[in-house]
Amino acid sequence: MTITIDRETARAAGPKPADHPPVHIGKVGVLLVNLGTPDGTDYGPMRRYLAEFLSDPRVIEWPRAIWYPILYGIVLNTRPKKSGAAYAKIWNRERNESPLRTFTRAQAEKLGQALTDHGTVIVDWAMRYGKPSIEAVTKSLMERGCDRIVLFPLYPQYSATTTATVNDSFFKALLAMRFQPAIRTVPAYYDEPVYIEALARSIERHLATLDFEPEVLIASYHGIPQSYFRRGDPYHCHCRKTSRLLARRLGWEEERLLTCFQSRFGPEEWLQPYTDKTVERLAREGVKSIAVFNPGFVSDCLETLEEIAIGAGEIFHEAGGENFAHIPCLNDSEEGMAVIEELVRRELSGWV
Ligand SMILES: C=CC1=C(C)c2cc3[nH]c(cc4nc(cc5[nH]c(cc1n2)c(C)c5CCC(=O)O)C(CCC(=O)O)=C4C)c(C)c3C=C
Ligand SMILES: [Fe+2]
Ligand SMILES: [Fe+2]
Repeated sequence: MTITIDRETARAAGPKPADHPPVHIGKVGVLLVNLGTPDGTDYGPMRRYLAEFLSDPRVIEWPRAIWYPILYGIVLNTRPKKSGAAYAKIWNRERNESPLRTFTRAQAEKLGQALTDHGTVIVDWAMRYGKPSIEAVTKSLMERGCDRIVLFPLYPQYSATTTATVNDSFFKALLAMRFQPAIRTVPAYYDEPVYIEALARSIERHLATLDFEPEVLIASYHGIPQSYFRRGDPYHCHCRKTSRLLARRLGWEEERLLTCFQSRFGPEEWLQPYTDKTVERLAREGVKSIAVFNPGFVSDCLETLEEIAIGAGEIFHEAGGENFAHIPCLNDSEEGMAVIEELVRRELSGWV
């Protein structure tokens, strides 16, 4: 007779002497991580958030001796007010939190429900900057018995400024642990068929609801400084490839789908063409109808809702454009959850 023992039972702690330290094992954690978010839109929380974000050497690579006097002397005195006002326009007042936090939580909850067939899996979420922190959630997963963790930086395109800093922060939390979990990190998924298909379906679904047909569509990605690209960050290539695959899947000429970069910060030259300048140019050249979407953002956030849906729309209208639409991110939609679920199930293989 063969007796099968499931992994959880096999690895569960057996009887222990009374003075044995507690042992929590047998579960697999899935940790979804997105960029971050302030706790509120007032000066204090905005300053704390921006200070953590902008002192990350993966984000601002300038020598600390040059950057810190600028950060603490200028940026953190002026930016919190400006950014707080921008966040206030898109704040989720019902839950008193940013949309990014609302969507990330919803993604984790839906993924947890989708994975109930794996009784040993616990899904949670964290933010690289702000709360809940990667360190706190990692500790909590381990206290709940996770001795294996799948870490998912929710960025379709790899950049050292996003993916790598999530990994750094996670490994930094592990640095202090005597009993570390085993780790898998989900790689960038800019060319995964499930992701391209999800974007295509979401775009088609939203275009069908418009009362105009856009002459031009813009895929607008967050930018990075040109210098990071020249030093080897593959982000630009990942973005171009996503756009190329998407245009092919949608059956559009590449000229109808423009790839642009938004959210410049500081005096350096960033990846081009810039979204705001392109939107303005199109309107001045007589294009009357456009739609913009943000394939590089897994959830709607400040950069998509305030900068694009509101800001780019205003630029387009002021320059003579007539019809502007912003197509939402995948968020916790059916299409979006299909992407997250497929990539997580792949990384869980052999562990559950
Ligand atoms: C040098 C500065 C920055 C780099 C490099 C950068 C890269 C980068 N960022 C995202 C995604 C997001 N960024 C968001 C906000 C945001 N980004 C910067 C600066 C850099 N980003 C700042 C200062 C801010 C804060 C807001 C502001 O003051 O304007 C957000 C939104 C967060 C939210 O809560 O809504 C996202 C998401 C990517 C993908 C990326 C590189 C590929
Ligand atoms: Fe950013
Ligand atoms: Fe490239």
